[in-house]
Amino acid sequence: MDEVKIRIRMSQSDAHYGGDLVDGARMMSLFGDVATELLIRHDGDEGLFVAYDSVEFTAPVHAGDYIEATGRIERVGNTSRSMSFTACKVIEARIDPSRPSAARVLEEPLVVARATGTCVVPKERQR
Ligand SMILES: C/C=C/C(=O)SCCNC(=O)CCNC(=O)[C@H](O)C(C)(C)COP(=O)(O)OP(=O)(O)OC[C@H]1O[C@@H](n2cnc3c(N)ncnc32)[C@H](O)[C@@H]1OP(=O)(O)O
Repeated sequence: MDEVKIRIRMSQSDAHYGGDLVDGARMMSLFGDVATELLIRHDGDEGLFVAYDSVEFTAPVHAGDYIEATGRIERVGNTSRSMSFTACKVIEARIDPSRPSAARVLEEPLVVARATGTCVVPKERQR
């Protein structure tokens, strides 16, 4: 199946730690939304996330950054669907402390988080 991608700007309300740092849970929330779309496309149902096998946070995310979260189904079981996810920063904010509104488009997307996990769509809900 095709990859699913969502793109979102981290707002000031996403900042949770000092220096407007965004918490890692926000990336997992994006992965949940990607998983939901994958399941709707595959099964016609939103399904449920049962487990993450691995989660890595590989670079900091700040308020004002633009994040692209992608995912794909790697394996289809009876009711389970194993998935992989990547979140990349494509626009970086906070690049100049003397100019808070300065930002730049990154030449290459920067991977900020990766994960693998499993969702379940009970048999009676699969379409
Ligand atoms: C898209 C995002 C959505 C969300 O974030 S939803 C919010 C968070 N998630 C939840 O609230 C879910 C709460 N959990 C549940 O309600 C139940 O828990 C489930 C309905 C998810 C599963 O319950 P049951 O169907 O009774 O589980 P089983 O029959 O033991 O397993 C079903 C399939 O799932 C695989 N599985 C179970 N546990 C794990 C695990 N820890 N890691 C990987 N796979 C797992 C099994 O093997 C099997 O797969 P096979 O049907 O294809 O044979």
